[in-house]
Parts: sequence; C-alpha cells; structure tokens
Amino acid sequence: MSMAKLKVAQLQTKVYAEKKQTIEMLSSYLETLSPENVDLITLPEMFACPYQTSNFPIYAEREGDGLWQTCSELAKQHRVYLSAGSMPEVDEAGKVFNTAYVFDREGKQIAKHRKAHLFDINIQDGQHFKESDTLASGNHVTVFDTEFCKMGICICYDFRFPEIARLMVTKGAKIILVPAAFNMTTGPAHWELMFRSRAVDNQAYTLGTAPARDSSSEYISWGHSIAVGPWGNVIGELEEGEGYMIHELDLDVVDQVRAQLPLLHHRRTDMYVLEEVRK
Ligand SMILES: NC(=O)CCC(=O)C(=O)O
Repeated sequence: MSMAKLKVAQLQTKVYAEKKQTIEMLSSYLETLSPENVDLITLPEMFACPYQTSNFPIYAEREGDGLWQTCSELAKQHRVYLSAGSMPEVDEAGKVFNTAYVFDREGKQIAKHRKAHLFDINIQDGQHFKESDTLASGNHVTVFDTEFCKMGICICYDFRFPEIARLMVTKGAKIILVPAAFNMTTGPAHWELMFRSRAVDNQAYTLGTAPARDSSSEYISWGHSIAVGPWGNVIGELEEGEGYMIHELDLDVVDQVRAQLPLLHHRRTDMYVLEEVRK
C-alpha cells in the first residue's frame, strides 16, 4: 500500500563556481533539515554550475563521479529521497547533457532524466540563450517509483511542452518535479502560469525548484521556487533570495480531484492519441 502523505523541502540555493563550496552548502542544508524529517529534498537546475553554455563542458562529469557520489551519499546519510536538481553530464562519446538524477533513501539512483528540449531562445530586448551550443538532448519521458507514488521529472524548458507532463501522468505520476531556472524576461510572464497550468490540466502536484537570484551573474535566475496542488492552487512560492520551503503533499487530494472532476477519464482517446516514441 502506498503512503498518502509526504513532506517535501525545496531548496532555492546559491550557485557557486566551486563545487567544494556547493557540497559544503548542501551538507549544511541537509543537517539543518534533519530535525524536520522531510521525505524528499529537491534542488535547482544546474545547482553546481553557473548557468552559461561555456561552463557545461567544463563542469560536466560522468554518471557516478564526484558530485553524483556526494548526492548519493547525502541521500543515504539523511535517509531521504534527493532530487539532485540537474548537473552537466558527459557520456562516453563526449556528448554533454543537462541531467537530473534522483536518489532514494539508500542513496541508490532511481531516476535519470536528460533534458529533452534544449533552451534555445532569442527574445527581442530580452533573454537570449542557446543550450544547443554545448549540450545534446535526451530522448525520454522520465517517471519513477517511490514508496509514496509514481513521480515524473523533467528539466525547466521541458515543462513548457504539455505533452511531457501528460505522458508522465498517463504513466502514473502524481507529482512532477522540475528543477528549473527561469529568467528575468520569462519568469514574471510565464513561471507561475506554467506550473499552475500543468497542475490543473494533469491534476497533479507540480514542484519547480530554482536557483536563488544573483544579479551579478551572466544569466539571472527568476528564483520563485513553487509548489502547486492538483487543483491548480499555489501551495507555496519563494521570492528571489536564497532559502527553502517545506510542504506536506497529500496524495489523497490527487485522487479526490481526479475522481470529482474526471478530466483524465474524459479524454477522447478515440479522437486523438498521444504516445511516447521510444528511440
Ligand atoms: N533553463 C531553462 O530551460 C530556462 C527556461 C526558461 O527560462 C523559459 O522561459 O522557458
């Protein structure tokens, strides 16, 4: 039987140029959170690599290497599920990905998602960015099992594509984790709207975890880590500074919303279909 409630801490952390500093910060946060008995901790997109395309190959590590190892050990030490945001990953062929790992309470990797939609945008008088200058894309929708429920995970720009969230939910996800880093152009316009839209359409919890804002960095994060319930209600939202928030997510609410307003059941799959193409 799955458990109906879980306690989640979303950490809106600073991004340091030195991995050593990031690791010290993470250890200290996990110590601080220890008395809270949280079940799941979530970190931001590229939490240990200043978000610049030129940095991704420099900071990239193989799966199982230093930062991965640290995250696995921290999860095990604190007996907590850890969504280790995302980090640049290099594969055996030298391709670099924006990759999210999730560890269970034993420190075992239970999910790996490579960002599938690369953030290549060019907004007039606003944000420009081209992840594809140095990153390759992943090809999969990612869901994983926990003792609470199935969850899905995707990374930032991935979440703009409603198909991804819908596929996670048709695969059984009740909670969607999104390590992310919106910016000062798209953040105020779309961040909250996107998390609420995906939540209300899919009747799932959506959790966006972003880095704290550093106005001196090349890419300025909007911050505003957010948690939205299956009714589309904002449960909590940070501002731009460093910090964390803790929530209890009640999975019975997902079942209640889905039973009372049976959107997923009312889909006209005889009229339209959505399916993942496995490569
Ligand atoms: N890191 C990202 O994918 C940023 C996405 C973003 O800011 C957006 O507006 O989408």
